[in-house]
Amino acid sequence: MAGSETAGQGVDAGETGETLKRKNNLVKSFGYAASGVVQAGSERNFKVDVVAAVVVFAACALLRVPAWGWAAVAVCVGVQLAMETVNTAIEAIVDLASPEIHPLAKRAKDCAAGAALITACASVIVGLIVFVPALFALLGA
Ligand SMILES: Nc1ncnc2c1ncn2[C@@H]1O[C@H](COP(=O)(O)OP(=O)(O)OP(=O)(O)O)[C@@H](O)[C@H]1O
Repeated sequence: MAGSETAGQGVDAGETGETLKRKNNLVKSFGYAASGVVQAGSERNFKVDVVAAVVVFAACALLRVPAWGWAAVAVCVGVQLAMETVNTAIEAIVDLASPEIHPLAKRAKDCAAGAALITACASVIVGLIVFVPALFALLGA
């Protein structure tokens, strides 16, 4: 019953059962989300992106990229990993809905992959804007 579970150890006396339930749901939903990232992380493209992220962050440190450059790179890495995760989700939905060959299944998977390609291309442009001046600055110093 809501309200009767508030006397447990380590539980704030003001918390109702409903509040605790919401907290548990929040913890659980973070767990499911983390599990989703781990599942997407087993995909080849996600692993390639993680390696690329490590390389570009190392380059940021080596080339003494300014704070705005680190921020731009961090946004690109986050967007790309999120895109790979969404792509993995769409692939799973398509495989569930259409295990057989279908033009719409092809369209959905190709478009999902295309979205990840677009963000990857944008990341390359951002990388050029961040790293080319940083490289010249370092060589000129
Ligand atoms: N059910 C289907 N019907 C029609 N075409 C499909 C179907 N499943 C996959 N395809 C085609 O095969 C391509 C590869 O699909 P697949 O499921 O192997 O993804 P993938 O390229 O392995 O993705 P990733 O490399 O990100 O894991 C799709 O982009 C699509 O063109």
